[in-house]
Amino acid sequence: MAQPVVDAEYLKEIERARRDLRALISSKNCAPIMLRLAWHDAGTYDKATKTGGPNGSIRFEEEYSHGSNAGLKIAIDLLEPIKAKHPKITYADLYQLAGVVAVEVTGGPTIDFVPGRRDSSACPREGRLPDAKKGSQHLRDIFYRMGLTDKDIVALSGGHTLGKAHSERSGFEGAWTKEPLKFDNSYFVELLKGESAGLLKLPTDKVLVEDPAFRRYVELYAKDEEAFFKDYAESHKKLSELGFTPP
Ligand code: HEM
Ligand SMILES: N=NC(=O)c1ccncc1
Repeated sequence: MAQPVVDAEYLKEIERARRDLRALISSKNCAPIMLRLAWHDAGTYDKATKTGGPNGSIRFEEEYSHGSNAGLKIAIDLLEPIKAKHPKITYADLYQLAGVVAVEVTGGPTIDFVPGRRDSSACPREGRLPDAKKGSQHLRDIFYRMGLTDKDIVALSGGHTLGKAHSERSGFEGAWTKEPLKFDNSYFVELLKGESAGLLKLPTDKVLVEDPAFRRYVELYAKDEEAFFKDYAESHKKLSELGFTPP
């Protein structure tokens, strides 16, 4: 699909949609699944082939039916009325805007959002997102393929400050933090505590404290929420713009 023309009208439409997204996400308490949708649309990017990435392709059954995307049709369906109200906005931009608003309305950092992503109907094959049961080499393989770094891996994993796992979707169950609708650094505080009754730690969460190169960021973010917010905002913007050259 063609890249949208980001003129004054498009920018106004983005701000109208941002307001609608704030209302939807606040009223439905759906910030976690909206953040997961934005990350799953963007996280398929392959820098070597310049394929995948934040292009709206997750809206197709071919992609949202992947095992790793279980449950995300809920978010896709919740966004359809906003897409219908703002038809000029691409799905690619809408999904990334929803992710940015989800972080903002739950108390997280403001993330710079540059519109202009084009939609694609090319769905990547399953397997580009990380497998929660694997270790640090797998995490690096997946995120380095996107063009991201160790710091990005740890900062972005902080997205698990929101929401929970659902056994019927991923086989895992439970929240990572005591306040799953509050975007803060508690994910890192809990990681350093070790096992906490009732809180989830995926195998891939655990490697963030076992691998020394990751651990240094976990320790920083656990003690300095502002440092986490600054790095998270930078990494989230990078993720949301993989393969996208702002006009
Ligand atoms: C580092 C590798 C990652 C792995 C292996 C991973 C794995 C998972 C798994 C297994 C779930 C549970 C899904 C379910 O049962 O509903 C989940 C949920 C979630 N993930 Fe990740 N994730 C990773 C990175 C990220 C990133 C980078 C973000 C966002 C910046 C993110 C945001 C979320 C959110 C918000 C939820 C909760 C969704 C809800 O409450 O419905 N994750 N993740
Ligand atoms: N945030 N990541 C996920 O939700 C996920 C990633 C890979 N497999 C299942 C779920």
